[in-house]
Amino acid sequence: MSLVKSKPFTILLVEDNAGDVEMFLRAVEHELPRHDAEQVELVVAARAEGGLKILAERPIDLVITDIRLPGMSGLELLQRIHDMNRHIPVIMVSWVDAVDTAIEAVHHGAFDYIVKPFEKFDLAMRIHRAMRISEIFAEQRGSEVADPATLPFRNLIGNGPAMQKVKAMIDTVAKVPATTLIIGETGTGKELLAKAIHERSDEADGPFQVVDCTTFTEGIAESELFGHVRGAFTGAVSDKQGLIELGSRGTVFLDEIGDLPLNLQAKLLRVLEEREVRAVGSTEQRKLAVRFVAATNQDLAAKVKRGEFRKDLFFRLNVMVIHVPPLRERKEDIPSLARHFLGRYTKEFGKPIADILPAALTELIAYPWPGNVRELRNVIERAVMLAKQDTIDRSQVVNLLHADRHSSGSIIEEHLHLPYAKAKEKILEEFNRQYIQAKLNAHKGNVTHAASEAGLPRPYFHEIMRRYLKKEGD
Ligand SMILES: Nc1ncnc2c1ncn2[C@@H]1O[C@H](COP(=O)(O)OP(=O)(O)OP(=O)(O)O)[C@@H](O)[C@H]1O
Repeated sequence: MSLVKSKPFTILLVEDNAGDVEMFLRAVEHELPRHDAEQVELVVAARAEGGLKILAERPIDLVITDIRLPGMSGLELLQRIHDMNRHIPVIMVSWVDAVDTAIEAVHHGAFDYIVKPFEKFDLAMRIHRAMRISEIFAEQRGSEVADPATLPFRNLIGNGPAMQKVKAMIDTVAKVPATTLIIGETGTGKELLAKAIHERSDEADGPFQVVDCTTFTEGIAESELFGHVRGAFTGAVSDKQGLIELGSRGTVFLDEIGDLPLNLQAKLLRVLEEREVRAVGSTEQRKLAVRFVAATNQDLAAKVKRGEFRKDLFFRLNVMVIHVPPLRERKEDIPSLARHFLGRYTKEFGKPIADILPAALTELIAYPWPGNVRELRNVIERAVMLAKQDTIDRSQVVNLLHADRHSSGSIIEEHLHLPYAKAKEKILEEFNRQYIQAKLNAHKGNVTHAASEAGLPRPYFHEIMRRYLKKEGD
């Protein structure tokens, strides 16, 4: 898909304050990344009435309007624009004291809002996202196909308002050939969401290739990602496809994109923009048909400001964004998730456990879940494993939620029936799982802080997480 347009992208700015107009001009001129041939034109009107006149006379791709204007207000203008053409994205601008009105406007169909006083980076980021999204949807409208009947979300449990929003976003992004960024704390289900996007997209019949960006150090990593040709370096005895090409005609899931080393970020950006990949040691650029979904639990904008993440890659990724709220902010999903995992583990362990008692559910709902859905899954798994009755009751749940306070004697007793080697393996596994979970809990799921307190490099900590907190077949 080429996003390069021959006609300029035209932004209508409705703003009566000359200083703010100047600020916009500077942000657009100096901060906004754009394709080589792309031109951005800014048309300014001081009043809503003037803005409407311009809209009637010429094509406008994006409107940015102050909420407070002399004469017709920004909100009325939003309404009038939507009456004319509901596809034009409108960004509302307000002072902090009017931010409620701006949020209200978003509920009524505004695309986004910006709060004064502006920060150049934030301003450019929001304008850029609106530009790219309006292009993506314009292209999609050009080749509109009948909407397929909505598939049910088989594996994605939770139907509260937050998850419904997430599911609606999944359906939106799956229909357009754009890179998606999923942002959420560890264990919120980002990989599961990425799979759901893949399954609902045109690439569903192709592979779903996971690329764990925490495992790349500079150097050899480039060939792992992009492949190499025979003789490219010592040990390259034959041509080898990279992880990205292995996702051809399917989806490449870039997990923990925030951890990708800077040199690879530059190369990945080229791949995302050119849709071509060049193997190490090769001069040939190979065309690539791949959907990219990236995920992070880090604040990428903050990383950009610290010089740890490339601004151009951030802008490129920060277009189709899905925020997955932490489990503590969608507690309404806890009962259905808990029962889902109960079903899974009773089958796996062959134990006929009928239900989780209401008092036990109350405990589960009250707990803050710093490890999110993954931690809930692990608690239910252990509850089923240890259960001696046909229901899970409150005391079992309370014990498990505070497992880190258990004496080490009990864990040994639990495994005494096993031969030495097996018992050691199981206890070590349990230690790793509890240790990592407790460290994550203590840092509200922040992997960087948890790893630092554990005295482990972040990639190594992450590797232990993958091994002991994640499971095969997830
Ligand atoms: N909504 C959900 N319904 C069912 N299972 C879920 C849901 N969300 C997460 N899970 C399960 O929780 C576990 C963790 O999910 P996943 O690995 O997708 O999280 P993540 O956000 O990618 O984590 P990390 O940031 O640590 O890589 C998996 O077992 C996944 O199947």
